[in-house]
Amino acid sequence: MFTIGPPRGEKKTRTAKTELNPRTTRYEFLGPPGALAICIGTPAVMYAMYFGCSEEYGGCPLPLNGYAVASALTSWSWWRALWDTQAASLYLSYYGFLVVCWYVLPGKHVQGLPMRDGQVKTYKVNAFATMLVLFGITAAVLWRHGPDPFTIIYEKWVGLLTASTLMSFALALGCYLASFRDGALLALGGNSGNFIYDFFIGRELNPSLGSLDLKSFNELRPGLMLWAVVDIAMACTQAVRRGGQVTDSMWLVVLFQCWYVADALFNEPAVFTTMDITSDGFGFMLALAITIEPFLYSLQARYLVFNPIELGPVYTGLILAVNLLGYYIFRAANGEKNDFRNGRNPKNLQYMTTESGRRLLTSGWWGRSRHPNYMGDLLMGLAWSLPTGFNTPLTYFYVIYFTILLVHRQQRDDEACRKKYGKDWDRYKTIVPWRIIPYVY
Ligand SMILES: NC(=O)C1=CN([C@@H]2O[C@H](COP(=O)(O)OP(=O)(O)OC[C@H]3O[C@@H](n4cnc5c(N)ncnc54)[C@H](OP(=O)(O)O)[C@@H]3O)[C@@H](O)[C@H]2O)C=CC1
Ligand SMILES: CC(C)=CCC[C@@H](C)[C@H]1CC=C2C3=C(CC[C@@]21C)[C@@]1(C)CC[C@H](O)C(C)(C)[C@@H]1CC3
Repeated sequence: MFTIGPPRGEKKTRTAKTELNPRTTRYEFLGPPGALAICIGTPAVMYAMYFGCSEEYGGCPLPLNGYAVASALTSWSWWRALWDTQAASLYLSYYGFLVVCWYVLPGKHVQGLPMRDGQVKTYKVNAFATMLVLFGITAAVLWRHGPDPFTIIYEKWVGLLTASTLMSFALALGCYLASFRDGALLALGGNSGNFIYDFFIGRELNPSLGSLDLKSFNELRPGLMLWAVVDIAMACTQAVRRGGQVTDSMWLVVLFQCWYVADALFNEPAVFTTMDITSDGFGFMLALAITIEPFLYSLQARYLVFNPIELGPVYTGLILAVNLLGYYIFRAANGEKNDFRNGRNPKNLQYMTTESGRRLLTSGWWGRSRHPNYMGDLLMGLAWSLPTGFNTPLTYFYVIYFTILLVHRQQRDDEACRKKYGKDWDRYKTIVPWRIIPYVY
């Protein structure tokens, strides 16, 4: 008798493989066309934010001149100017330095959540130590040579942006290709079989090089740390132009954002339980973090280089208050959940027990809305834009983009929790009806 198909043993292996790595049947982000649009659109937005808001190209915002844009896009010399070998070498050295720091600096080893194949990943926690070394080097250069060497970041912005974008692309493509090896655990949402979609969402769940976990490394380190360094460099550039003076608005932006970065790196283990790490793959979407964070999130600081603004004590105080309130909500909410998920309940908060045995907080910050931490994050985002005044909407880009990102993220999380908790989640939603901001959304 003949059978059609692979030999018996092979069939078993194939079944086991598809059981562990089932095909993705539902698309997010409007499927492959949406993924392609974001893959092209995000880098395009980052360049547009530079060319549209830059003293060299006529201020901020640059009046849209369709003819000028078309002639730039069709000229080879314009494309050629996006590449800068010196900037690329600088960027690569920075990235290499972070990998070396991860390797040589001591750090606790922390276990992540169990994955669906039962394995548990171990992460080396030394992001904060790496930041201290980087800030130490920055302080030493400032001390020895003053602010002048840092102006290179402002001057070589486009070259650095290109180098970082290519790095994001290379990381995502490398991980996509490596995900076809035997034994790779794929992300449930990134195995559709469509190249564009899987490349964007991330096909492999936790790609690593030896014991270096590429996803958490890239989500936290190269982007966030460079963001802080870029901000400091913008303050230095302003100081060089103004005879050593830095405006109060620049101080605010740099302090707020460096604090946010330091906080994220200090709380490194908290990232191992976010949906990016536990359920999303590592694709172009997350790899873009290494570029978005330093080159898009720092727009306000770059704007203040060529539009120095003095706020005075009243506005400075008000903006400081908005940021502090945002930070307080962000930290208190994340702290309550982290404590609770680690078996502690120091504030004696109320909770409900679900059929799965897992519990959900129903009082404290998590009783006010289903994502109180997003509300705090958004308030901080607003405080980072306010120091730029109201001369241009472009410096408010971060708040708008971030609102869209968090609303979408809240919807994805809601769906995931509905799957996890079933009708208990609906019950939780009747107890806590607001999604992010109580009485608003
Ligand atoms: N600056 C930036 O660009 C960005 C910042 N962020 C920030 O990252 C942080 C992490 O965000 P994110 O991972 O999206 O989500 P959250 O930290 O909000 O975590 C969501 C998870 O919390 C658990 N949870 C939900 N409700 C409750 C409850 N009532 N009690 C206990 N646990 C609950 C659920 O997981 P389970 O039940 O399985 O534990 C749910 O999946 C946020 O502070 C956000 O602001 C996020 C995106 C971008
Ligand atoms: C569509 C598209 C291209 C999306 C890219 C989104 C990413 C830039 C963000 C997704 C989740 C993020 C988080 C942080 C930064 C931005 C990205 C990568 C984060 C590291 C910022 C600092 C916080 O304290 C955090 C650690 C909680 C946070 C985690 C999520």
